Amino acid sequence: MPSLIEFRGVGKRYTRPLASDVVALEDVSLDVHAGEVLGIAGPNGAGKSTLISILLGYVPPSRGEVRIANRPVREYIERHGVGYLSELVDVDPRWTVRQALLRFGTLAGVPESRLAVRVQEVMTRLGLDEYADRPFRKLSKGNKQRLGLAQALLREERVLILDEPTHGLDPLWMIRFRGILAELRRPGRAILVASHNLEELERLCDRVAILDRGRVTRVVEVGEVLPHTHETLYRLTVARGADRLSEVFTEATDLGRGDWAVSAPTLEALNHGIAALIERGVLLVGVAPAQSALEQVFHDAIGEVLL
Ligand SMILES: Nc1ncnc2c1ncn2[C@@H]1O[C@H](COP(=O)(O)OP(=O)(O)OP(=O)(O)O)[C@@H](O)[C@H]1O
Repeated sequence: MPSLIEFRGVGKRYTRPLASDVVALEDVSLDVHAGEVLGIAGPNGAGKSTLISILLGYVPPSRGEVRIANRPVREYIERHGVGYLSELVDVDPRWTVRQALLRFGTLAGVPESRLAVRVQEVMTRLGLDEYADRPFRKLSKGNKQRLGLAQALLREERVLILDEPTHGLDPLWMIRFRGILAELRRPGRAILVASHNLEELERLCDRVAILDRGRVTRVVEVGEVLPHTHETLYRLTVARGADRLSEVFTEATDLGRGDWAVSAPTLEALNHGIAALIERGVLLVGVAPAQSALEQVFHDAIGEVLL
């Protein structure tokens, strides 16, 4: 697949008066191919926002370069635009949903003859019809996020950048959002999704780049993440006999409320362990992977285990 977005040796150092410099990105090289959805995951302060700001041309890199369709980012964006959902959706509190979208559409260069129709289409797609005349200040967090998504879709750009797209959405809209994203895939379009929600990235993306302290430490092909290739953490919910867990799983960790974390290198080892527990009279309520496959790779990559 050809690259639509290319980061080449990108570094960013913020200089601050009266304080030491902050290196937010270091030697980041990354391609986003036409036709793919690429996720960016990373802990707080990893550099995700800086990466997106450089891609949008808001912030110049200290070194290296970013190109879209083989042009410098500003040149590409001025000519073709990009769809962008920012982490915080904010507009004039008095504007209604429709007014806000009409203004965004005008700014994005949607032809005037198409504008009203296009605004109606994206409102319907994002379930905003019933809120069309409601002022922004009266929208719930989830509706504000849907308005943000609607504006990002107004012009059907080839490059779509979504920063925490499901932030504030209720579970139903999270599921619907997956459908919307699937519809937005095009052979010629590159979609970049930054998120803290690894489970969500695993569902939405083809590949996920893991960013840690300014460096891309891994790029994971989501379909190829094999859940049982190394020590995997499981959550056991125990109704009775928890005091005997450590006889079988020596490093069992109490998570509270009857939940325990145990690790096993293979599914066979897990099942043998569970059989041994049952033989000892332990009564289990549930067994589930404690982390998604991507979460495990993520925590391996940044050297942490979180439950
Ligand atoms: N304008 C700035 N001036 C100085 N330091 C900054 C600036 N913007 C970001 N930083 C620092 O750069 C590093 C990367 O920040 P960035 O916001 O890009 O990370 P992030 O992965 O988006 O974090 P989060 O998940 O918390 O939003 C952090 O140490 C941050 O404090």
